[in-house]
Amino acid sequence: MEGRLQQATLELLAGSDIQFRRENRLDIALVKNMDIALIFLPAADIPTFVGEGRVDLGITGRDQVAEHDANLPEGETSGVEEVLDLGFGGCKLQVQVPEKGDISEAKQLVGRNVVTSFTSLSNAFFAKLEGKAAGEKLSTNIKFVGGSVEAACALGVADGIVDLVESGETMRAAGLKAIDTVVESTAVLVNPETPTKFVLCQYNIPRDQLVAACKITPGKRAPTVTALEEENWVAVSSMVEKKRIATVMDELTKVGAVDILTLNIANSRTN
Ligand SMILES: Nc1ncnc2c1ncn2[C@@H]1O[C@H](COP(=O)(O)OP(=O)(O)OP(=O)(O)O)[C@@H](O)[C@H]1O
Ligand SMILES: O=P(O)(O)OC[C@H]1O[C@H](OP(=O)(O)OP(=O)(O)O)[C@H](O)[C@@H]1O
Repeated sequence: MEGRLQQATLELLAGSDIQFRRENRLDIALVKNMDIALIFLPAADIPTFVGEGRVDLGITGRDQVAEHDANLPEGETSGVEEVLDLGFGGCKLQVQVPEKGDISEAKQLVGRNVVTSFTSLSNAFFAKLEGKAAGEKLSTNIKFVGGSVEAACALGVADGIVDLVESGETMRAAGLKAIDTVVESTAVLVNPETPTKFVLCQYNIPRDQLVAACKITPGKRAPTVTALEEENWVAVSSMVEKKRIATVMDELTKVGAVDILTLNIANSRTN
């Protein structure tokens, strides 16, 4: 967070006794009284950083999480999960049109020009109105602008816009009215969707290769080794970091492991 959400977020951190000093122009601040680092990022980038698991917790608007999700290829999950509604930063992403114009319903914008900073959500919204599947070409022309979206209608660039409304002042000053809501938003605390960084790796291996295999899969504490009903063979199960699993499987194969399986861990309490 940087702008709109910044003040309330700083108050939240102060109220949680998270003490830090942010140097001018630096995006990272080390917390003095806890073993954590704070990273200040644009609200729109937070779902990406948290989703990649590079940042453990993030504060951003629900609208930003939704925009990020709407941009993902079908079937792919965002990797971001809402943990808590923080209550502040309330606003609505709304479809707006000139107050004096002839448009009163969002479906009248189908096939016309729409300007927004939230292209993915707008695409999904109009795809639904047009009865199109995700990824199918729309007849509505949705264009991205980074700011001052509200000026687009007066400038003749758009027949309607999709933009955030908080007090409604900007919208009214631009001679616009809201005719539909795409997303209602507040600031949310998000974390990576899969808190578990590990998968369980299981394989069978000749006993004389066990030492070599255990070096590859040492586990969090130690691997579990069970005897097989076949002489000189053992079964091993061990936690492996997800991002290492492909390399680990290759290395295990090289030392003679067979029947290598990886299992997702649905939940865990390991501390
Ligand atoms: N009036 C508003 N205008 C824009 N965003 C608002 C408004 N009210 C609440 N918000 C929320 O704030 C979020 C934007 O947060 P913020 O302004 O901190 O963004 P930023 O990109 O980090 O900052 P900046 O734009 O200053 O770099 C929006 O996605 C929305 O959830
Ligand atoms: O309903 P309101 O309380 O008036 O707030 C909404 C306005 O605030 C935001 O713009 P911002 O001021 O961040 O500037 P921008 O137009 O350059 O994005 C948003 O895009 C709206 O234009």
